[in-house]
Amino acid sequence: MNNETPLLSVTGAGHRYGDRFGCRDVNFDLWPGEVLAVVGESGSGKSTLLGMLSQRLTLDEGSISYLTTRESSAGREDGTEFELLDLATLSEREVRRLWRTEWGFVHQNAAEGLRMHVSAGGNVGEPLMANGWRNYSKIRSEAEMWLRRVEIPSDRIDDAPATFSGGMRQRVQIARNLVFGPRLVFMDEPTSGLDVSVQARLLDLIRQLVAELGLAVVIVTHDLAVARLISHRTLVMKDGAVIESGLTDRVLDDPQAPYTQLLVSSILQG
Ligand SMILES: Nc1ncnc2c1ncn2[C@@H]1O[C@H](COP(=O)(O)OP(=O)(O)OP(=O)(O)O)[C@@H](O)[C@H]1O
Repeated sequence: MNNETPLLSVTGAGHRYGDRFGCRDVNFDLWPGEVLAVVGESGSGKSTLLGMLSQRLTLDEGSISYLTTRESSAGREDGTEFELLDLATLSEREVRRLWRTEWGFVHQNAAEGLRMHVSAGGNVGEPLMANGWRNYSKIRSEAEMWLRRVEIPSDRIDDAPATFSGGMRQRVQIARNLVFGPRLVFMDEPTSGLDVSVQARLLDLIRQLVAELGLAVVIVTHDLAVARLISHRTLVMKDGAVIESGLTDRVLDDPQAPYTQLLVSSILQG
């Protein structure tokens, strides 16, 4: 079932603000290990879509299913079984389980994703504790390993993100979101607001980690270069609707919708 069923399957999904839709009629499948970029101008519905997928906003029409894994109590040799969840019907407890064990969220603003006055090591160790890790020295060494992996100097482990640069904060946020081994990570403009050179290094790091860990990612960006660099497929949004989707290279090299052509050509000229 796991090889034939997408991790996330979105059908006719929409979210309404009052009597207006923030996004509507969104359809796509996301497979394990696949990176999907959601691009479009400001107000096109990217954040609404991400909010809806990640259960922060209600699903007001359509459906979203997610293929969860559970430790098997009996039966299968690899100890894992798969179950298709209808996200609209999940209990709060089940949603919390997904956030603790299978889903990560990297925010544009690190302050939303980190505890700014807790040490970097503490920020990365917390999700392990939430997953039942109790041995302090093991938690610390795992956190240290992850901070090294995201290129935080080892002498900064006991410092709080409040004292870090923007790029370092994002790297700690990434470590905090990957340390527990999620399968699906949502990213909301993770590199915007940083200097261009810092952005490039961070993107490289994200790309490397995502490939190494085989993560599925939905990344929202207004920057087509970000989509080009890290995504396999791209959805282009305008006025709350998906107006084009396909393999990223195809969408960016041979855009079919006039709006995508405009977006691509404005980058080339810009
Ligand atoms: N809380 C809200 N209440 C009412 N309307 C909203 C709200 N949030 C967003 N919208 C509307 O929904 C539409 C999509 O907005 P959304 O924020 O998803 O776009 P976006 O592509 O993420 O834009 P940006 O890149 O600026 O974040 C817009 O018309 C916006 O005005």
